[in-house]
Amino acid sequence: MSSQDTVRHTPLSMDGNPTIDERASHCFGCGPANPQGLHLVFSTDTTVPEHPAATAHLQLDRLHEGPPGYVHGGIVATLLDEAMSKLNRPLDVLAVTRHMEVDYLRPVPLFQPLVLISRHSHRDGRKLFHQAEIQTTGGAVLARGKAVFIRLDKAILARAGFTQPDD
Ligand SMILES: CCCCCCCCCC(=O)SCCNC(=O)CCNC(=O)[C@H](O)C(C)(C)COP(=O)(O)OP(=O)(O)OC[C@H]1O[C@@H](n2cnc3c(N)ncnc32)[C@H](O)[C@@H]1OP(=O)(O)O
Repeated sequence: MSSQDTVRHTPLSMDGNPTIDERASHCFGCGPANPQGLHLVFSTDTTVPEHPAATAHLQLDRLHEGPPGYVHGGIVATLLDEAMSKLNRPLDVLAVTRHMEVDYLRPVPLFQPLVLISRHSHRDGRKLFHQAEIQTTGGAVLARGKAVFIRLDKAILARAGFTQPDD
């Protein structure tokens, strides 16, 4: 393992010509190879193809504590952002968050099962409008997010060093 890996958890494959999936393996939200990540696993529902949804079940501990007994607000935003990002693949686009709003409705408890749900709302050119919620297993909404994702075109991908074409 190189010093870069030790410090940044950067995949060795970044030295070569990595695919986006390889580079995403260390994503803090969902990357299986990030030892400090959240390791979120989503299922997607494309029953309504123009409004795909994504769902993850999770439970956090004191590693992600903000107020005593509750999830840190930055982690709440991370969860919502991650859930919304999972709508891009079912829509067959590569996109990143450009703008996000978070409503912190109730404190999000540690040590309790939570449900993270997102749904695609609509699209306007390269802008994708997504929504997400953190809920209790009983359906109470604890936090809600709305975001604008921007589809990455070939020029942006090339600047970032990605190798997979988007269209
Ligand atoms: C690669 C795949 C891997 C995916 C991993 C997903 C991880 C989870 C999701 C993330 O957290 S991604 C990481 C956080 N996001 C970023 O780091 C993105 C940083 N931003 C950028 O790199 C650039 O802004 C970007 C390349 C996305 C676009 O740059 P541009 O210079 O081309 O556009 P600009 O930023 O000026 O504006 C984009 C559009 O957003 C619009 N916009 C901005 N704020 C808005 C707002 N509040 N509401 C609605 N629209 C808004 C803005 O008007 C504009 O609309 P138009 O396309 O119609 O011109």
